[in-house]
Amino acid sequence: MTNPVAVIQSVRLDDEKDALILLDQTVLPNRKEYLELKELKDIWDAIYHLKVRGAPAIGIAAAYGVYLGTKQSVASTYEELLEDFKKAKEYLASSRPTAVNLFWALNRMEGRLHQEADKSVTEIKTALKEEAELIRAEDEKVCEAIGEYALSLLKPGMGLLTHCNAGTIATAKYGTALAPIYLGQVQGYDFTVFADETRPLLQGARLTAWELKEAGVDVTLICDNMASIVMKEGKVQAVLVGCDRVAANGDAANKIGTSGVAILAKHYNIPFYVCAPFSTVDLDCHTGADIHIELRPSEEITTKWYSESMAPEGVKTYNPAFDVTDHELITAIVTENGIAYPPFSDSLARLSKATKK
Ligand SMILES: CSC[C@H]1O[C@H](OP(=O)(O)O)[C@H](O)[C@@H]1O
Repeated sequence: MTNPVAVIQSVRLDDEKDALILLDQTVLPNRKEYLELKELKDIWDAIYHLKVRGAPAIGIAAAYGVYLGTKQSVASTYEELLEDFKKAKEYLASSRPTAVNLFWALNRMEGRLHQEADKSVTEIKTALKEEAELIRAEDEKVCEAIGEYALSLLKPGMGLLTHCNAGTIATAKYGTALAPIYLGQVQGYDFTVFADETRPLLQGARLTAWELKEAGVDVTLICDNMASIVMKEGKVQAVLVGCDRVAANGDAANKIGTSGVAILAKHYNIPFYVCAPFSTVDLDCHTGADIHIELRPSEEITTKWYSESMAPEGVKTYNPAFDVTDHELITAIVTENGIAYPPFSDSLARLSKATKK
């Protein structure tokens, strides 16, 4: 029996309404509200403002979005439809730069369009819907497989630390870093989880703590600056994180603060596991230095969560949304095709051969 939280669908298509249905992640945990988005600009806005977030969920939303954008086309030929598709694709691709799933999903949708070039416009639109549904359905299976492989690295009763949210709402279902926790829960693993709040957008406090508490998992919310003490006090035996882009050498981009957690884990000799679907592995990216890190608005640091600014008026801020954890700090990268161990350039290449991109 799967925990009902683990199977929440945060992104889905309502084709009859020509709409993308999103669980609005910006109002959790206080309100559970769904958005019905029909226009590309609203879908772009939802991705940029993290109403839908998490690399796989962003990819799925973009796949549905580019389908809906193309469905509206009045093109009568493949060439005209391709033009309209490309406009929608380029627009959605401009929403956020770091999570490779956004681009992977859009490129996969374009690949399907080209495959159907000899079909009618109506048949091509149907094929695009089919491909977007495939991307979502595959992600469910991928996340479940990641959960099984990750669970094989853990022991009942372990203390785990998470950073940000790589839970069910960041994916089609189950999550990546939280997938082993959900699978373990129904197998009696009784994990205790310490969830970093993850400033500035508090995905850990607002989303991971919410998911796990709702699921009946033993979760303790901590500030980001408390990760060291829970490790030092022996409360944590493994760290589980998601990711947004893994380079060919195993350097992994994830929510800002992740690399600091990895350094602490190394210091305390605690295994640090990155949970990554292959849709998040970018073998064209040689090292972490090649990963574009998104910079976000100052207000997310200074005023977003406070009744008045918590910083002096006009103070400079620096708000990178991600950082890159050096591959030497990573114990293993858990994928749907197996567990990659150092040297990651070899193990990721080997495991990627088992998956169709
Ligand atoms: C399962 S991918 C989750 C990944 O995405 C998050 O970034 P954001 O909240 O900005 O979309 C974070 O890096 C998570 O680890």
